[in-house]
Amino acid sequence: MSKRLVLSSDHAAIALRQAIASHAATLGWEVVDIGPTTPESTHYPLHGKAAAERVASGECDLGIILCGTGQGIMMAANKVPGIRCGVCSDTFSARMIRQHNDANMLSIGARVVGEGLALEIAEAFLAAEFEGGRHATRVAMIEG
Ligand SMILES: O=C[C@H](O)[C@H](O)[C@H](O)COP(=O)(O)O
Repeated sequence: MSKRLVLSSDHAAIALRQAIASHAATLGWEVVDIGPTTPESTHYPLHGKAAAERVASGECDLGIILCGTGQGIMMAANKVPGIRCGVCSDTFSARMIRQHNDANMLSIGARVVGEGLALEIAEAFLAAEFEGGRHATRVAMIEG
């Protein structure tokens, strides 16, 4: 059974979000793209929270969210209990937030990285698995 990935963004990242959605689908992910689809200016906290709630509820396994820098939408997502979201601009970090931090969401800045790198970042995140062990102890400490 394929795993389900939720995607969302603000207006700054629509094209890149759609490119990541297509790429994730080719990797075998069931993609739930919750928009927006039109270019009007919107508010990243709304979209970060909406995507995070899909992950926190268990409806989706992982999430990828985007805004101009990736920072604001990450902050909004991390306010939802159970969400661990990091901003990544490199593939090493994208892999490590899964392996060591059990991140369930990735945030990317569409005004920071180009499409080619963003697709590799997304792919690194989606391919990695949490390693558990000593990292599980530390992740539990984050959750309080
Ligand atoms: O962290 C916030 C994001 O980078 C937003 O995408 C950004 O602030 C939107 O800016 P603007 O309204 O100037 O497009």
